[in-house]
Amino acid sequence: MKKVGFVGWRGMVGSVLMERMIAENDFKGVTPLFFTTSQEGEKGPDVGVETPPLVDAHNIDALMAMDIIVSCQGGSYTEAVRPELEARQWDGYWIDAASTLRMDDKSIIILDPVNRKVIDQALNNGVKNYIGGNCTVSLMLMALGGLFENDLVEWVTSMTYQAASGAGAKNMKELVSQMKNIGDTASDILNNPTASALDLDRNVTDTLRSGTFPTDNWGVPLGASLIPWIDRAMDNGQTREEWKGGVETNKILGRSENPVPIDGQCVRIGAMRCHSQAFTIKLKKDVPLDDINAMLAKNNDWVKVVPNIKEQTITDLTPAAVTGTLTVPVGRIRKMILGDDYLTAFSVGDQLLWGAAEPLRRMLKIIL
Ligand SMILES: NC(=O)C1=CN([C@@H]2O[C@H](COP(=O)(O)OP(=O)(O)OC[C@H]3O[C@@H](n4cnc5c(N)ncnc54)[C@H](OP(=O)(O)O)[C@@H]3O)[C@@H](O)[C@H]2O)C=CC1
Ligand SMILES: N[C@@H](CC(=O)OP(=O)(O)O)C(=O)O
Repeated sequence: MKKVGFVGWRGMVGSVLMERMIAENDFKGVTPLFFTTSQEGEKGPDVGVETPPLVDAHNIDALMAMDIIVSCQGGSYTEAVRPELEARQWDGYWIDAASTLRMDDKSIIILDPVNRKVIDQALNNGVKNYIGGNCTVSLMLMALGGLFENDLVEWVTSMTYQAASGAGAKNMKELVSQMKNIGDTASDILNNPTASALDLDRNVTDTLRSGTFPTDNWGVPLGASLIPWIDRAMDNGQTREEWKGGVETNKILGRSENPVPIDGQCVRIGAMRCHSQAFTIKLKKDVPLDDINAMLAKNNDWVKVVPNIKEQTITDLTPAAVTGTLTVPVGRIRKMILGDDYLTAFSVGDQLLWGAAEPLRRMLKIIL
């Protein structure tokens, strides 16, 4: 059995990966070894098979003994360790959630329901680095794969509504603390039947602007507000999250020659772990809506076309409905008044599942 080293297994992405691997019985097919940057010698996670105590994740000799390493530890770890392994001619497979190596020529961005051919070709060509894509990009492709597969997309804008989990565990906790703070401070007004909505609004606004509102991690209020900036600035005015939308999508699709222009605005909202996106899609030609729905629905086993009617939209096309599932609903699909070759759609997806852990889990299975 192949020896597989797991680094970053107790972080948020790593924990979701462990849950999925246990649910799919994946540990039966490998000899796992768990690494740590902080808990050497302690007991590893309970994954249903016996494992040795945790090994130092900077122990290069121990890493060298692995056939495959799966890292959810983060970019700094990748930057520190991957070059050392390469320098010592380790020829195992490196599967990684961090963005560090995504655009590297010697790496493939993995999303096998969409780019299995690209992955298979890379395996045949001896490529060793397989990197999970940006969550927003992977979720867009899971939703709109049918349009790309049929080469119908001239360009896309994606306006995102991104969950707190994308910024990490501390930020998720702070969002809920912010919500609690708002609720606690407003409780007298909420419980007073004679108080008006404007009284409530004044109270909430005062809370958001007070010096005691918890903002250590976000820097500003997210609960009862939003943040129209994700990741750092690029020179051209985009944020890095917006830049990834174009470059990573085209790399996943293997379209370096003839890239599809993709751009938009990425916005953080107060959802917990589902990213949502509103698309404007310029089609290469006018295609009937029924054909578009059929193409989208049959692209992969997880996309679900939601009819453009209120009842199903508000029950099925929301973070509340999708969180914790692998389903990627896409709805609000219609032609725009801009013209019959302009399509709009809205999708939702769990950013820790298809957006992070699931492509890594599936890549491990492909290699095995
Ligand atoms: N969050 C996201 O949405 C996405 C993240 N990624 C990438 O995945 C990587 C990891 O992200 P994420 O999982 O959010 O990172 P986390 O911060 O949750 O975990 C990273 C590491 O922090 C250490 N750690 C320290 N304290 C704790 C604690 N109390 N609980 C758990 N772990 C702790 C663990 O390492 P140790 O056991 O060695 O101490 C853990 O592996 C990043 O590169 C990120 O870019 C990719 C796609 C989406
Ligand atoms: N940037 C994403 C999360 C993330 O980790 O992305 P990346 O893997 O591309 O760094 C978000 O904030 O929602």
